[in-house]
Amino acid sequence: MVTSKKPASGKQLKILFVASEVEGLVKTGGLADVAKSLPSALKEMGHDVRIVMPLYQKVAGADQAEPLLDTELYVTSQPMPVSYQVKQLQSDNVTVFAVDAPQYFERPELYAENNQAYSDNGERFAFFSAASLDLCEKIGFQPDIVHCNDWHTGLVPFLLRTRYVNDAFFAQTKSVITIHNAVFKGVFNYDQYSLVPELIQRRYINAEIDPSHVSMLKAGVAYADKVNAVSPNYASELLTHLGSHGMEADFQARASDLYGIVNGCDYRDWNPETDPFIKQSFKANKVSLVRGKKACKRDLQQQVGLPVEDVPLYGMVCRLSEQKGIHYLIPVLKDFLVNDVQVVIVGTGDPTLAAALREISDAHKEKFAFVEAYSNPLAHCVEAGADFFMMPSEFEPCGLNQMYSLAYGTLPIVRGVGGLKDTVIDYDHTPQVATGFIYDAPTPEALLIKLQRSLLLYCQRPQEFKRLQQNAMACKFEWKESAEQYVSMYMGLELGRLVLAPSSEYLV
Ligand SMILES: Nc1ncnc2c1ncn2[C@@H]1O[C@H](COP(=O)(O)OP(=O)(O)O[C@H]2O[C@H](CO)[C@@H](O)[C@H](O)[C@H]2O)[C@@H](O)[C@H]1O
Repeated sequence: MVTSKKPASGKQLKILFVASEVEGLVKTGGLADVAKSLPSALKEMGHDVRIVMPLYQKVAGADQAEPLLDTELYVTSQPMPVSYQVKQLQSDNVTVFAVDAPQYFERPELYAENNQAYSDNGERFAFFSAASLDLCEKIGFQPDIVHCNDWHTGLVPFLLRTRYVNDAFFAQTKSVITIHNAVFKGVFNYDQYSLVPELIQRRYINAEIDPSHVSMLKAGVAYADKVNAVSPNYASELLTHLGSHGMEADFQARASDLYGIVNGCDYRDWNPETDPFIKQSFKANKVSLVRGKKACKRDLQQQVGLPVEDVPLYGMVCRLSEQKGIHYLIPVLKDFLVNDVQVVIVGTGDPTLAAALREISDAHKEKFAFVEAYSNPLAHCVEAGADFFMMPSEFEPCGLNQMYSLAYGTLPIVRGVGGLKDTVIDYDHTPQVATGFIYDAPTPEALLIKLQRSLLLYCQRPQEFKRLQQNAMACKFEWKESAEQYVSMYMGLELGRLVLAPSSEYLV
């Protein structure tokens, strides 16, 4: 554990990293991976980092978490304060402040049950955002940077510009919001914002989407000192009508403060040489690669109930949602299964998409396994045992699985959107340095053509296929490099933050 290293840049920053989930403690998706690895990399660089997250029932180690603070959130206009505790957890080398408010977080899930979002999510995450700042002075952590993530934390920059604008404790504090997925905007009726009366008293048009609803993400984008997307390509897409999920005006208004920083891959967790979940570890050299992948493929086939055969295997691990492009795969999956191939999909989510996949797997048991589960060990086995990994995403802010795939010599087949375009090199475009396959058209047919193309390479040019695997395994997306870019962005905030005066353009 590194605690007292001095940052190379000289100045040690105090960073409060605010996130709704953290891998290792609780995870539903890629945000959690970033919330574990980025703070850890910043800490390794010598910065003083703390994570704040909600203490959900599901958080690993929640029962043993050490109480640090027993307090109340006072809100003018509210007759009763909200009691909460802060408990201490650990994520890697970083201290976590877990906000324990049973009325909001003691529930079986994080955001939704049976595909139904909790009806008070607006109030829950408005509380979390307010508590994240409220606890700082009480605990004595005075951040230089408050780093927010996605809609759940979007009110934090807003509160710094309103509730805390004249608070000496936060006089030097700047805020950043990272956009992991702008399709989720956190839109709620004003009724849900009773803990943020600042929003209600004065209608902030930059946060509103209509006269009765506020978007927490919109608030974060408008009021953070800097905004960044999780890849350069997604940052440029956010400025367009097609790629901004309806928020192009919001992102265009912040264009001069908008950055794109690609996520890293945590090679401590995703490394075929050390992965404890896979049958046989392997390296990039040919002998090790061929033997290791063969053993891992056999193991994967056995785990998911496919015949143990030496055929090309295509994998996919994801939330079942339109974002991930399952609806492009479903119409052509049967056509693809006519070939001598196998396909494994591991995922949970949209019941309609799950039913469609179940139906295909029932009809093609010998070739297609659909595992409707959320399983980290199985995700590792798919990465290790498959030959190709499919990501036909509708949009993809960064994507992590393509990076995991590259690390395991599993060639990604991706649509050229968002971070997928920034991290995969297409075989048909630049064969010499290629690491996978990219196609553009958002259609099942375009996906099928690329799947057939990859199959031809595998069957007809096995040496070329191995060369691509080795290219892929040589790719490195180190978190250290991404963290350095984040620090440059933070450092660019040295010159005082914008003060939100009542006469400012942000007000009606
Ligand atoms: N059924 C299952 N079983 C086991 N593991 C599963 C699983 N389903 C998903 N996962 C895991 O969850 C993570 C998903 O990460 P992604 O980056 O692909 O997507 P997500 O859309 O959640 O994240 C958003 O935020 C991240 C982080 O910035 C961006 O990369 C991304 O583009 C954006 O949409 C991976 O670690 C994956 O292995």
